[in-house]
Amino acid sequence: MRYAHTVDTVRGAEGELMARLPDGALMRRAATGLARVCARVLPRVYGSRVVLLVGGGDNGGDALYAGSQLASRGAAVRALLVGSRVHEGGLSALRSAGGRAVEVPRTTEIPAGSEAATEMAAADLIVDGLVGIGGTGGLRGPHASLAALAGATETPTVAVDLPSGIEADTGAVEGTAVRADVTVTFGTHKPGLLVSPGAEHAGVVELVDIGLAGELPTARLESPQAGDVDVSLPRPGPESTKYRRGVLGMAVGSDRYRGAAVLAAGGALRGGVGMLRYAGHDAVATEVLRHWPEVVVSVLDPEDPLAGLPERVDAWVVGPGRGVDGDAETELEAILGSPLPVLLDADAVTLLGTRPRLVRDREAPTLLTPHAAEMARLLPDTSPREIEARRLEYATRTAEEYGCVVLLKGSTTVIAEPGRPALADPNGTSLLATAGTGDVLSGLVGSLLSGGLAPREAAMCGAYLHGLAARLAHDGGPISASDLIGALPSAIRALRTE
Ligand SMILES: NC(=O)C1=CN([C@@H]2O[C@H](COP(=O)(O)OP(=O)(O)OC[C@H]3O[C@@H](n4cnc5c(N)ncnc54)[C@H](O)[C@@H]3O)[C@@H](O)[C@H]2O)[C@@H](O)CC1
Ligand SMILES: Nc1ncnc2c1ncn2[C@@H]1O[C@H](COP(=O)(O)OP(=O)(O)O)[C@@H](O)[C@H]1O
Ligand SMILES: [K+]
Repeated sequence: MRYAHTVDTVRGAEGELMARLPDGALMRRAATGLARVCARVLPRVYGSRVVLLVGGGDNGGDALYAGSQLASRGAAVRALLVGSRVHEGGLSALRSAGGRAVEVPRTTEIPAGSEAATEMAAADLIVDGLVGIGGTGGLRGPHASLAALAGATETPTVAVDLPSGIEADTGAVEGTAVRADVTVTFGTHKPGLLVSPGAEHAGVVELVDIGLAGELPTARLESPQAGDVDVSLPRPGPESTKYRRGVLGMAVGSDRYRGAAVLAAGGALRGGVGMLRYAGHDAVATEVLRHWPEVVVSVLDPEDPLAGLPERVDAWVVGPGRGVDGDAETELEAILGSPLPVLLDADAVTLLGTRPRLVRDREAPTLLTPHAAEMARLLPDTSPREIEARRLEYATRTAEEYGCVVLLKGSTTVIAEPGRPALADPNGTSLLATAGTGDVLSGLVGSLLSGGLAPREAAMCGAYLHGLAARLAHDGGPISASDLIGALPSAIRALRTE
């Protein structure tokens, strides 16, 4: 697991630690770790050209001290100072080691042809020490200007603690932000490094241990790794039977949207369900059977659809392609009335927007898996764009307002449960941005729910395997939702070698 803590928590923990250490010890640890990573990014340190972007806070201080270490190993280091002040200790260390520093005009836009821009383009490395966890709002003035100019170069960029311009606690990016190839973060990850759009600015994230671990409370956000999924994933044992492995009920697809049912069934079957009981009208049920003869099908009577719903199941998946008409609503109500774990996706989420009590009053485990537009129907004062800009915040808010677990789909899949650290899936890939992959996810996560996992863990394992399967299915060209189903067994197998 990777753990991420908020700015307030990091500051509190740093305060505790600093009280026991000599002055400047933490910054020395941070800068040494930073310099070590910079040295790895450079083809060789001696003779290389390094430009430091230095803001007025301790983030700039880290950059200056790291720059001084590179300068003493023979790099030509030049610091561009943009703050209204500068970390004096860092500046004199840089100068003593032979580095140079120039002040960038603070009030004007820095032009593309300026000396600063030319130096950045010609450098072997840019170190972004504009702002760290002390940043507030979007980058302003010369900071924004330098970040944009750095982004226009091909020069490899290492961000100090976090790419300047991303919001540490959320990953939101308001305006210009540095795009780093590597981010060297100190003590613990920051949520914004793990959640898009911030995550896309961070590149490869390297954690430098500054001795903070013992001071840190529970994380705000966790990011599962292969081993976390591997230990949580239910696997058949000697005493397994199809019933013990878990029976999943599926109320998915319709005569109009038959593919949704076929894809969700595929996700459940390749996800390791013990038995899949599918319920639907004749035409869609026939289609499911044609693709997957191992499914046990209940054909629903259009006159009395509730009568045909299977009873002996361990969990339910409801919604994808099911429709939002009166029958779909009655069915959803009946399924939510059971004491079983239920996953609501797509149309079921839309229906919930007008009947929130169906989930708010429910005690049994409930998991919602909306994309941003579906989530916006659950939060009437919000737009999909706002949700995508602040995924962690809105996933958390939805989970709290509805009193259940929420998996928000999209560029970074975020899973939230009231009172627990949120989870950010590390495996997201835009290969998944194709119709039907969400249906596969609902079946896959449903199979894990029926296998006994709690919704948060089922969502975590499902999202991870989903992204991994997409990567494994990819051989250079696009992939389809059907390819994803085919790659799920390899993804499960690959967990042990990841
Ligand atoms: N506190 C500690 O013990 C440690 C802190 N460290 C470093 O210290 C950093 C935090 O330092 P600070 O608290 O000084 O804060 P920062 O250096 O992150 O930012 C503060 C400075 O940025 C300016 N600023 C803030 N938002 C801005 C914006 N949107 N546009 C332009 N300028 C903006 C402020 O006016 C101020 O000058 C960490 O990110 C980390 O790099 C490390 O050295 C490890 C130890
Ligand atoms: N840009 C993206 N980057 C990463 N994953 C994405 C992206 N766009 C979509 N996805 C993933 O693809 C799946 C799409 O699901 P969904 O929107 O429900 O589609 P559908 O209803 O067509 O199946 C989700 O798992 C989502 O997280
Ligand atoms: K930075």
